[in-house]
Amino acid sequence: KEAETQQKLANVVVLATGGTIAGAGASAANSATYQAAKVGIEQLIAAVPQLGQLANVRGEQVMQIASESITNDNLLQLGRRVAELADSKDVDGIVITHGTDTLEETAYFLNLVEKTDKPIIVVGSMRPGTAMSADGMLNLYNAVAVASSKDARGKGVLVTMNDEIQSGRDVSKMINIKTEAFKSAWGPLGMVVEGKSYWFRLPAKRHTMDSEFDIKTIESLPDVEIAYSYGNVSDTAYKALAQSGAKAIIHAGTGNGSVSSRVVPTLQALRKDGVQIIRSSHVNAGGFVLRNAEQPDDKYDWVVAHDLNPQKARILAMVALTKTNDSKELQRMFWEY
Ligand SMILES: NC(=O)C[C@H](N)C(=O)O
Repeated sequence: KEAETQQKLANVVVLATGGTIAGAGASAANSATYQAAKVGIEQLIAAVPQLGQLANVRGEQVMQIASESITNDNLLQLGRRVAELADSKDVDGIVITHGTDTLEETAYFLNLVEKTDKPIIVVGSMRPGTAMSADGMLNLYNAVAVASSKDARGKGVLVTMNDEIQSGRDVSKMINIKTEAFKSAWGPLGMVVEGKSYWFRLPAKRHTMDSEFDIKTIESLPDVEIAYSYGNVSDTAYKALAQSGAKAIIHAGTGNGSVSSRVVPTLQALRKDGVQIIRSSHVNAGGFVLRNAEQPDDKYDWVVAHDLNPQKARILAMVALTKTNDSKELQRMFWEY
């Protein structure tokens, strides 16, 4: 009988990368003071025995780091392992445990480059497992539930935090001290409650199977950097980033991706030197940058990131630059993904 149920259950692989979901603090009262990336994947899975009722779950420790330290090489390594597993007949879904600081970047990266319709769920936690009211166990349970559900296929890379199912493209960490930390300007796709998924909407942007990008053909990622804007900003950071070899600079602009008059001539000159200039917005609840609004993008040959925040714009720019250095093509990609 047991063998029979095992056969019926989906096979889910949990790839562990570290983060607070693998964190440990000195006392149960330490919800904010702890060390991330301490606990191994076997222990994380063993802490939630109910996972066995959802799926045949096995774990793999891909890396053990706090996500603020993720590099482009880490992204490629993880992306390649996800692709190998997705190609395997006996894998039905993939969960990635991840720190929350750059979770939105990794989720968006995978959403762009994984050629599979199998569910890929990225999950983290805001409190370490040692804390009172830790959120990692339920988030992981929900991730495995969604990864093993047929309904989650073809919806792009997803994120399960705080009972919500979010699109990996849209979701962003909005606050660092609440368990209700992840939001999307356009709303969650669904909810996961007691191991069951309830869907309300679908992503409209190109992803996974419908993407022109493929992790298998990406050997390395180009250097794309972000410069932050604010009152009295100078052009020092932009110049330094270009000098250090950035192929594109994401302008993390105020408001509508606006650019200070002190910085405009520098960005014009950098573009003439071949650096791509991509205007995004760092407003808190989600930017919305339009071409030729605030700045004459057609005249300067700049690109706009539309609703992508600066860190997500960096991900798309890196992936896009592996295919083209044409600013019109880049702009097309920024509308489509
Ligand atoms: N909540 C977390 O996971 C934060 C941690 N610094 C990380 O991103 O790894």
